[in-house]
Amino acid sequence: MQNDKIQDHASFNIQAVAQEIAELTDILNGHNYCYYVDDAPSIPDAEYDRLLKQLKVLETAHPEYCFPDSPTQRVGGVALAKFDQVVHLKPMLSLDNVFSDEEFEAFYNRINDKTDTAPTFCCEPKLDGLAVSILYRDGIYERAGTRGDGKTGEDITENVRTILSIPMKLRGENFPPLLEVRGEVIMPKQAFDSLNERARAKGEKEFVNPRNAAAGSLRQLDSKITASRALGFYAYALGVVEPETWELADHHYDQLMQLKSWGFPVSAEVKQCDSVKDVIAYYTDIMTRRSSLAYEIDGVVIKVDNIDQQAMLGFVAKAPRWATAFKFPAQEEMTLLEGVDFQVGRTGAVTPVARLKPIFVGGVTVSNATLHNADEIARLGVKIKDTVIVRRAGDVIPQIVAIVADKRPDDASEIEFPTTCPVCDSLVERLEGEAVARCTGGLFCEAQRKEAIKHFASRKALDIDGMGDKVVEQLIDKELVESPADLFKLSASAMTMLDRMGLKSATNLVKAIEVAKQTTFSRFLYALGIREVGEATAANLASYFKSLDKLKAANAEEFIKVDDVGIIVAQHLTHFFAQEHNLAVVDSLIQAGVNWPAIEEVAEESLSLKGQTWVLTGTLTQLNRNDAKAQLQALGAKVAGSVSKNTSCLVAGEAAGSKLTKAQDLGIKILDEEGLLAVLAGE
Ligand SMILES: NC(=O)c1ccc[n+]([C@@H]2O[C@H](COP(=O)([O-])OP(=O)(O)OC[C@H]3O[C@@H](n4cnc5c(N)ncnc54)[C@H](O)[C@@H]3O)[C@@H](O)[C@H]2O)c1
Ligand SMILES: [Zn+2]
Repeated sequence: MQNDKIQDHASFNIQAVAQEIAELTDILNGHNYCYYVDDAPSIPDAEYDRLLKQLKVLETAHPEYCFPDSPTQRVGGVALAKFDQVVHLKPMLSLDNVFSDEEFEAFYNRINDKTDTAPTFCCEPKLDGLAVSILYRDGIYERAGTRGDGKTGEDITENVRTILSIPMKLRGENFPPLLEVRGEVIMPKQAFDSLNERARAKGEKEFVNPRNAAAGSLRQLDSKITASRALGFYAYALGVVEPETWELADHHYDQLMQLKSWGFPVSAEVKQCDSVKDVIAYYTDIMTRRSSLAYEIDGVVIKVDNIDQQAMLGFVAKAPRWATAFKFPAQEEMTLLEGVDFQVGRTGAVTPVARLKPIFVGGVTVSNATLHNADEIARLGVKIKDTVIVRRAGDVIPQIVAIVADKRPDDASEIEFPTTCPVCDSLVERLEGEAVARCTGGLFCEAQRKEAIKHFASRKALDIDGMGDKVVEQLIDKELVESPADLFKLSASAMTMLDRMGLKSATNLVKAIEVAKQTTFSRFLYALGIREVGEATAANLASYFKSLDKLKAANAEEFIKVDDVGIIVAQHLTHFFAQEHNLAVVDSLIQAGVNWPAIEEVAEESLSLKGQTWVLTGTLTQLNRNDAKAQLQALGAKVAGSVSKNTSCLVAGEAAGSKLTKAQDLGIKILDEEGLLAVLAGE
């Protein structure tokens, strides 16, 4: 009875194992299809590798349940029927993997046990592209094929012809009458980025990574498409050579150098290493330089250098015994998106940030990743509770690169953008044609406070002497200032609380603040930090409206009448003045004593420089450039940035350069600073 039970239990277990093997085989073959046929992986490689390892372990314990179509037994990939087929003269295999120093040492020991003399190695970057076989007869390019299932690949002769670094005719001497070269077709990172940029602009599907982009570009029926894709190639092995007696170098490294002499690109990172220690140093060195390489690599390949030893070691199911891929830690992993938080940046940009189930990727634990903006969310098609692929490469901040579509639960929910600022509750607006949503709180929004006050005090705004970024940051951190009006209430003794601020400098700063109260209307408008209202627009607004009350009462229609103000800026202005709390900030500034000389109502016609275009160049010593500009504008002139035949007058300060020469060439009137001062004084 007791025995029966154990028997039952055991057979139940065996059944469960058989079923698990069947399931894993199915799942992995499904992923293989997406990866090798569609060039669009459905899960990160790390996840694929884990599932494959799981299957290997089960198959090793129960070889009787291993399916003939198991991904452990076959080289991944198939040759698509839409291409002509090439039958490889010698199978194209895969590589076994190691993931740690210990695993590499185990690989070394396995080999060392079998060889008479200690093996030495040829180490190469593991290029992340796709393998191709290229045939040359009498030194002339004849045919190229993909790896396919290892035995049969796709005929991509015409496509490979478009890759400029692949020779159509061999150089040098001593190449065999029949030569098969094997290597990797890759897409350099830069080409990949611009390809995806173009795809994004056209609303087309982007490639997930350079490997898939290279594969997708090469496996095209129309070779013109391939030609447009900037692919690269590196040779990494000899294939078939005929006659077989042809004399070749007896070490793999030297064979690579032979390939190089015949005109093939060979990676400059290829290196011979004699010991485990050297190999590990090579691996570590390349890993630290990984992000600065022009192409993507996912590890290094370590090959026994001596060709005789290679032959003696031979092959296992689908890979040579004499080589292994020493892989880098994964840069892509998958995890759950648990929620989305919205952060308000210093310029009011509202950024969605994904809250992730913590995941170890690219050497760190990642628990959130930016989703950038609504467009990015739409592009990814991501929802809350989706399983997402997170990528962290080098020092680059973690990114969500894709979702795993078939892992979406029924209760996944849309990501909703907030309509009001999570920090200050002001309206969030997203203007048409803009990707970014922004808090309209401006001066009022705590998240924007430091930037807003730095801007308020800056040279072109209220120009508070001595109120640098560091001072502003401390004033806010120490809660001495909340809104710009608070600046005018600061006492010298309070300011001595700041770092490196003695009583003397504090007193000077208080004086500077007092002086800054006297400003101009246009500086005041600029200081408010209304979006896209730069100093020129502020000056135009000031001379158009002349008084704050009139400006506050204006609507978009009226704003548009002002020079340089378009629909967008008009919207920013109306939004700004529609918010009660912004009006409160403006009022409190006026109450604090900020003032400016009234702009007289001058009949437009009587402006002395009406209709003229002036250009300022060189260094002015008595006036600052912005004030000069504002004063010229107040007299009705337009102030332009470059000299043309329409320029009325050029003001050339000290060390004026090309603009001065141009004005001289065009015979345009030129004034020095004294001359300008005279004009401004009405002389
Ligand atoms: N995400 C997925 O769904 C999915 C599915 C299938 C496979 N994969 C990934 O693909 C990989 C397995 O694919 P594989 O069997 O083609 O093996 P592989 O890509 O890991 O290794 C073999 C290949 O390495 C390439 N290679 C690059 N540099 C080389 C060099 N210097 N010398 C020799 N070969 C070099 C060759 O193209 C060769 O075919 C794994 O990383 C796996 O995670 C992922
Ligand atoms: Zn806000």
